[in-house]
Amino acid sequence: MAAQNIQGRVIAAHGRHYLVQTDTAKLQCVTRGKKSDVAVGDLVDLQLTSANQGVIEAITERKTLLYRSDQYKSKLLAANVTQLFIVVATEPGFSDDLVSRSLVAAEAAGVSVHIILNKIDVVASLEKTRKRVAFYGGLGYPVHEVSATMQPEATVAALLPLLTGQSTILIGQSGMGKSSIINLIVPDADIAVREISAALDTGKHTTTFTRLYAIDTQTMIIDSPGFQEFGLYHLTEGMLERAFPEFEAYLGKCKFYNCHHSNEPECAIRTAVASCDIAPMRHALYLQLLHESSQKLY
Ligand SMILES: Nc1nc2c(ncn2[C@@H]2O[C@H](COP(=O)(O)OP(=O)(O)OP(=O)(O)O)[C@@H](O)[C@H]2O)c(=O)[nH]1
Ligand SMILES: [Zn+2]
Repeated sequence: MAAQNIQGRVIAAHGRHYLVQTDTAKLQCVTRGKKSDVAVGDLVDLQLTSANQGVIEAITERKTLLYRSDQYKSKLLAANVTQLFIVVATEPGFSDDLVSRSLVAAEAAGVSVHIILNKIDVVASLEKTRKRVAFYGGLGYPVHEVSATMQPEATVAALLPLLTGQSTILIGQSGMGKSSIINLIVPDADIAVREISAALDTGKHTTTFTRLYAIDTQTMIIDSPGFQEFGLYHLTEGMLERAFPEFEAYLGKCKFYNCHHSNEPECAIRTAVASCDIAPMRHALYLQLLHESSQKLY
């Protein structure tokens, strides 16, 4: 069989195995050599090696790239997404640290954010949760309230217009209702996941990999596994201070042009923290992320 070059989109990744959707088929693909820098959402050039297998030859230039990282390495989350949905819920409780880290990752990648507050039917914890989520609304991130299980039609009606024409990744801690929301928007998601895990031979670990569902040629939804940590060791100091939108009005107004906003005198950011114009919680996270980025070993 003569070698044939074709294009496709990576719809799932498991270790160094990738599932690539072309115009006509889903292909099991590997990369050449030890390269593993392919992400779900990537548009790739590949060479067909059999009817349903291929080798990824090149990655088309990415519009965006979201990733997490720890001290030792970075982990690609998704490529070419245009927006991030952060799913939180009335219960179980969500972590402000993880929400803010997700926001920082999105800002650094140039990806817009919507916060989805799910399970608003749980009235006992609704008001308290609303207040916590309103804080992020105040920073400029749109908040949408839904109840995936109790008001499925209203949930679809609220979210579908936001999703149309976009490539959206949903992230959230385990139990927030991410799968419930995906199943409403992508009715055959379960079948697709079974297909993908069979193709990638992931066995039982069906929820431990990121996968992309194409609703139409312009609309894509990416589901990612629930997470407990969100390391951002790869972000530089300059990227970090610009990833906090509420810092913007104060940047450049510190006494020292290279101020770290940590313990320098006459720091405009710290002054704003003291008067609560910047939330102490967010400044503390900024300092923590600055510390993490100085620990990076790669
Ligand atoms: N009361 C209520 N329960 C919900 C709602 N949405 C989801 N749940 C329930 O919350 C639990 C977790 O939902 P999932 O959709 O599995 O959550 P997930 O975020 O995908 O969690 P992982 O799969 O662990 O990542 C399930 O028991 C759902 O039935 C909602 O709007 N209201
Ligand atoms: Zn400063």
